[in-house]
Amino acid sequence: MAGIVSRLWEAFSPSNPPPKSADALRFGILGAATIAPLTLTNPAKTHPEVIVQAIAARDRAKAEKFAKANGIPEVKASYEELIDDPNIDCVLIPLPNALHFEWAVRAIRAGKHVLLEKPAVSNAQEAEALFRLPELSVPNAPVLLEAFHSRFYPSWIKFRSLINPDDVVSVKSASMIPWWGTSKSDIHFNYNLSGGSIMAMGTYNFAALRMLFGAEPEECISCNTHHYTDGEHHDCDWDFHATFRFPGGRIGEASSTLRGPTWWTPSTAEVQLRAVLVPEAELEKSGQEKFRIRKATLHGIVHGIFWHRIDLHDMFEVREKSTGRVVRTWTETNSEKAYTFAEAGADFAGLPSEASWMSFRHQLEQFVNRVKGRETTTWVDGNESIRQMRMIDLAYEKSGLGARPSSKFLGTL
Ligand SMILES: NC(=O)C1=CN([C@@H]2O[C@H](COP(=O)(O)OP(=O)(O)OC[C@H]3O[C@@H](n4cnc5c(N)ncnc54)[C@H](OP(=O)(O)O)[C@@H]3O)[C@@H](O)[C@H]2O)C=CC1
Ligand SMILES: O=C1OC[C@@H](O)[C@H](O)[C@H]1O
Repeated sequence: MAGIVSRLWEAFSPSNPPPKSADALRFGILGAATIAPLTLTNPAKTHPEVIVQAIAARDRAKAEKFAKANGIPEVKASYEELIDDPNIDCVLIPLPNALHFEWAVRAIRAGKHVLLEKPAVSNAQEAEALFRLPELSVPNAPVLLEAFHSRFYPSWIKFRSLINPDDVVSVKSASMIPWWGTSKSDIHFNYNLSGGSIMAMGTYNFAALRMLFGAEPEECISCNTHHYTDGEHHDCDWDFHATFRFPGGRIGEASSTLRGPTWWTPSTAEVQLRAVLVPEAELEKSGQEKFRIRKATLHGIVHGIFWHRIDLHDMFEVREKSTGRVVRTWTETNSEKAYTFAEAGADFAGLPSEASWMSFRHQLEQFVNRVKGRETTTWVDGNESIRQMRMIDLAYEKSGLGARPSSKFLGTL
């Protein structure tokens, strides 16, 4: 508990924030969104190359309040005015999902680098149009990143390094937000803003499946939801349970709820691996072989900084080589963690990180690296974001609710 408190204390109130460098990037934020301090203003405190310069909201008073609370020097009159400001290099777009496409296109066309909240857009059609925008494939094109922060966190990166996708037999991933963490008036439950639990949380579980199988789903076999039927909330799922078939007939299961039990439980990814040969010269001399059948679980796939744990449950079998007969079995269990890359192990030891860096801070590190033309150790490229939206569409189509609607702006391109 003391570890959690000290990590979070330092994350939100860094004791020694670095001075800003002369060539720091100037960011603007479109909308005084709840998530914006977590995604940007807070991690910016410890990034010497990031200045959060401006905010725009639909209501100026709201923008001013947000600016004051978060130490932002400028308030712009509108989203347009912000993206048209030549002094702004990058924008964070934390708008409702249905507005991501339009404002990302507009910002890119205004020459801004874009950090775009997850899920990237409303559906795969929008994703293809956005990530294949001609303006993104010219020399020195703007950088566009779907803010899939959890994928930048050391424990997730370490977890993946322990799993060979070719050996994965099945994956289950679950997440939840307690009932008191959402309200029916949230953007999550507005169909015209592309709401739904699959959009809000399911996307994390879907990414876990895609990445751990190292493949795309061939089919959504089932997707059962509880959803609203009234007014603007219609067809917005507050929970879902979906199964997917991956290449080789392998099955992935994902579930989430935005109206879960009172007690929060960390999101999980549970992977069953096939038996793999563990070479042992001594055993082989006596005509035997050793196999390992691993179940690997990451508890805490979304917000690793709060708490996470990697559990490795290995069942070993010694088999007679000639007959395959099992002559001995035993199990070994082991738990690991990685709040920093140094803790993640030798392969990662050179990567910058602090225990007080949230996933958002890691994401910002790589975003700035990309904008500055430096190497990025972790990235979510546009094709990844397109594939992610395809999986979301598959689930919504199977559920009967239908993929989230495209923005009218798509028709104007
Ligand atoms: N990375 C993460 O962990 C998280 C990501 N998200 C993502 O971030 C985005 C924003 O989520 P969140 O901060 O929770 O949402 P909020 O409702 O708090 O913020 C959304 C912002 O969008 C603006 N907005 C513009 N048009 C509308 C409209 N028609 N209706 C409502 N709001 C509008 C509002 O800005 P204005 O101030 O101009 O009125 C508002 O501040 C979503 O895409 C969500 O999926 C959300 C939570 C966590
Ligand atoms: O991305 C998210 O992660 C955390 C949740 O609280 C939020 O609602 C969701 O959109």
